[in-house]
Amino acid sequence: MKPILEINHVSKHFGQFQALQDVSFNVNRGDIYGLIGENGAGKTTLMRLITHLSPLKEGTITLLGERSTHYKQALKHIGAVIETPAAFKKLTVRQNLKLTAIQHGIQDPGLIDQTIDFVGLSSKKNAKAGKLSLGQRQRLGLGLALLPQPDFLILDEPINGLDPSGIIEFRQLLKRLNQEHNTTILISSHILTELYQVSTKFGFIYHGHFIKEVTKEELDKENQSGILLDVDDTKTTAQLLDQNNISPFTVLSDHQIIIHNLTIDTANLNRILVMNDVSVTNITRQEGSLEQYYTNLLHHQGGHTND
Ligand SMILES: Nc1ncnc2c1ncn2[C@@H]1O[C@H](COP(=O)(O)OP(=O)(O)OP(=O)(O)O)[C@@H](O)[C@H]1O
Repeated sequence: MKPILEINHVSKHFGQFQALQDVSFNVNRGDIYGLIGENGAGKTTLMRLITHLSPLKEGTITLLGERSTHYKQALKHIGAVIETPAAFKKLTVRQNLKLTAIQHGIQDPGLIDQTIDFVGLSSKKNAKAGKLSLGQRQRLGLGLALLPQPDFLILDEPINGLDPSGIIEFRQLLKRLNQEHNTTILISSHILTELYQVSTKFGFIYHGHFIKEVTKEELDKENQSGILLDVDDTKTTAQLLDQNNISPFTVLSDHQIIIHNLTIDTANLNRILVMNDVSVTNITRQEGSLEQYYTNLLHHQGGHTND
């Protein structure tokens, strides 16, 4: 299947300053793609080019099969929250959504209240947008972007301003959108622990260069994260893992195996091993961090982290 977004050799100059340099990557349908970079790396610039908020002069961007210079339908199928959410301050939450519904020709009035509910603003639906807190404005921005039920959602720093429970809710909301509505998401955030928890793939931008892309699985593997087993017999353990379709795993030594999958039911795994006379001295969850990965990556670029 063709990628939902294709970015090829994109550069962007602001006068003499080059904000993006020959950036190329794709976002596939179904991905939650985390875009990572320090302040000023070029993330917002790129999102503005994708959504036509800024003109593209160097390179090509193809969104939903349409070249960005000739968008006809593509923009109707995307939702974006870039920089400040675009709500009218004097209108209430509900009126703002109603206006967006009219602009998009949305007939179903139930969808407005469903969306308000979905982003957790039911108690504020009659409040003026200008009177909302920062976190509530972020939720409203997301609601406005979600109302047309987009195939592709572009979110620039959406978690900024959310309180801890808001962050957890937001994470669940993105996962639901992705899993239940098959919405593809491109998201930037400085809160890497959060980005790690939602994203399926990560792209790293450094000083306008796209320096690396990894899937979550590759990242976990490189970080050696997974379920670490200390056993007396790795050969039998490996056979049992194969027989029980538990994968992928790596034999680290005569007594250690790591399974690169943190979703394994460890109690069941322990039962399987013990029933087959493997002596298990330890089962540990070893979680790699995106921060650590990012810091190492920047170290190799000779840079530093601001995040
Ligand atoms: N309109 C503009 N005119 C001149 N320079 C600009 C303009 N917009 C962005 N830049 C510069 O381009 C670079 C990339 O900015 P951008 O906002 O894309 O970074 P970012 O990765 O989103 O950073 P942050 O994480 O701080 O939001 C920065 O150095 C910024 O100062």
